[in-house]
Amino acid sequence: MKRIGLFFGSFNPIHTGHLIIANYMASYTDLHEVWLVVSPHNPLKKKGSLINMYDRLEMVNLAIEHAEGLRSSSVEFSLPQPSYTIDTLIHLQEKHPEKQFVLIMGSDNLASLHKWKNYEIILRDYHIHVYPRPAYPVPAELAAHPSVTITDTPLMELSSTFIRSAVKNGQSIRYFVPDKVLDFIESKGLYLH
Ligand SMILES: Nc1ncnc2c1ncn2[C@@H]1O[C@H](COP(=O)(O)OP(=O)(O)OP(=O)(O)O)[C@@H](O)[C@H]1O
Ligand SMILES: O=C(O)c1ccc[n+]([C@@H]2O[C@H](COP(=O)([O-])O)[C@@H](O)[C@H]2O)c1
Repeated sequence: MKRIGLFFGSFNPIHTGHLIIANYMASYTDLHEVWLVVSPHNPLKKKGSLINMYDRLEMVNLAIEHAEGLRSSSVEFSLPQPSYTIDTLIHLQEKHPEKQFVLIMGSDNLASLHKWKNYEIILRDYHIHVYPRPAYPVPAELAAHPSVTITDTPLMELSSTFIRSAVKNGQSIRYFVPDKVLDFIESKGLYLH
């Protein structure tokens, strides 16, 4: 059975930090593929600076164009919003009964998992690959949970918030995002306001 890692995110925009995680998970773990699932709207975030989902998806596609084992997914575009992960997981499992889906998550998201819709069902029915982020220790009871595997992923402390603010301030974001993503942001004048 093919094991697919689902890396959910707003990707507003995708950056090198995301890509390092996705590629590590696809190449150094038991996962066969990683799908970057673009979420139209995270239920715990305000829409504020969120640009439209099609531009975010396009940037993900540009970023992973030639990457082996990485795919984008727009499955949440046609599901109700905000985007509840459990609903997407159930939808994907029905659509692809031959695949086994595994969640990929940073320890920052794990720390707020108790606020997610039906998080007990997520933990009961799905495996989660967690990469530790320095400022967010993995809660002890979750580290010991049979559904949780802590990975040793190299990290780069970079965020989409930092990138949006740099663009707004006229600062360079070269190397923080792939060149094609940089060209896309510049050509469409994204994140200027
Ligand atoms: N530099 C990074 N290293 C590891 N994980 C990251 C990094 N940046 C984001 N992530 C994780 O990637 C997933 C998707 O992230 P998201 O699209 O929210 O990016 P972000 O940079 O955290 O965005 P924002 O700054 O807008 O909140 C989340 O699980 C988030 O924890
Ligand atoms: O299902 C939930 O209740 C839930 C609560 C918070 C976040 N999520 C999902 O977690 C993913 C990470 O979001 P983000 O904005 O940090 O990239 C994104 O796909 C959200 O839809 C899901």
